[in-house]
Amino acid sequence: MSRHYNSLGFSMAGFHGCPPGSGGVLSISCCYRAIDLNIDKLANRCFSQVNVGRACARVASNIYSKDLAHRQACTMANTIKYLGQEEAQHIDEELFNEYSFSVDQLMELAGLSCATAVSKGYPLQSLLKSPPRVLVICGPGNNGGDGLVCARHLKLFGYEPSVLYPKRPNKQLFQNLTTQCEKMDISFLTEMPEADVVDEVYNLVVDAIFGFSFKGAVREPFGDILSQLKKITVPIASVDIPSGWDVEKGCPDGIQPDMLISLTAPKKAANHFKGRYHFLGGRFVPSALEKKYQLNLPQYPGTDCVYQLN
Ligand SMILES: NC(=O)C1=CN([C@@H]2O[C@H](COP(=O)(O)OP(=O)(O)OC[C@H]3O[C@@H](n4cnc5c(N)ncnc54)[C@H](OP(=O)(O)O)[C@@H]3O)[C@@H](O)[C@H]2O)[C@@H](O)CC1
Ligand SMILES: [K+]
Repeated sequence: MSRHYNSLGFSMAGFHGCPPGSGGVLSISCCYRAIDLNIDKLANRCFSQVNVGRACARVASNIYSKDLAHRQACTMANTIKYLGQEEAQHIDEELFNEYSFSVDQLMELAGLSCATAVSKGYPLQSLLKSPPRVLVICGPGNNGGDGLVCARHLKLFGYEPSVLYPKRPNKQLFQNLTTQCEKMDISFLTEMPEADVVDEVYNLVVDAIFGFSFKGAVREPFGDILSQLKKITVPIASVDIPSGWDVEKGCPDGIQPDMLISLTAPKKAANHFKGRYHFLGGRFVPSALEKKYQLNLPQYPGTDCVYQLN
């Protein structure tokens, strides 16, 4: 029998056969066990029976992909490198200086990853409040820029984002991102709403306040904003690092996001993340750079721009 192995060495050729009279059911569990335990032995026993049909192959291969994705995610979460602050900054500089990316390019991909992760964790149909309002809070650095891009994509995905952008850098890039949002009817708030108002009006908050360049004690107006975020009950999705957390040590008393979208590679603070969803985004790392820093990034599925780590 000629065998065609996929990238994991699993024979797909054998999936044409299931035990006779099994109606597919037995063969599915047979194939599934073959996947989980001893692929060659069990699969051969299963496949040596007569050809029943391709449905079995499809179902078993679905089960296999889900199981595989889960196992890969578990393995990846253990081996992927968690970056310190300096290393994250070096990689950032190298992407711009050595690899000639522009900030706009990477920010667009980073923000798109964030909006995609949000739509996976909090699909429109799962939201409790209508319209599907999301509060996006943007800080003064590039993390804030990711937030503006994320807001724009969320709008395109059917959400109703509002942006709080209290400290705006005087740079063309951020002015452009702001204009793009305004032109897409994304409203800008003039002040941070109280925690109970956030809970009443919004389905979730995207935290794009600080990224990997955050240092020291939080300065205003962000201290007030973060203290409101500590009180809210709607989920927080943090971009790259939960804002206010030390980039390496985390912050036990800080905000506790439900989702973290690590960009490029997780930072050490992500070891302290206890929320439900940890996504990796920013699918733009050239393999030479990945090898140089031994990032051990997972294989993003298909054309996806995010990878769920847990
Ligand atoms: N290559 C990548 O991986 C990519 C990374 N990307 C993204 O960039 C992010 C890093 O961006 P970044 O370097 O601009 O830093 P970030 O943390 O957003 O802002 C720093 C500013 O915050 C402020 N500030 C600092 N400490 C403070 C404090 N205690 N209290 C109050 N304010 C404080 C201070 O501003 P200032 O007060 O000086 O005006 C400082 O300048 C990264 O996390 C990722 O999201 C993607 O866009 C693209 C690809
Ligand atoms: K953040």
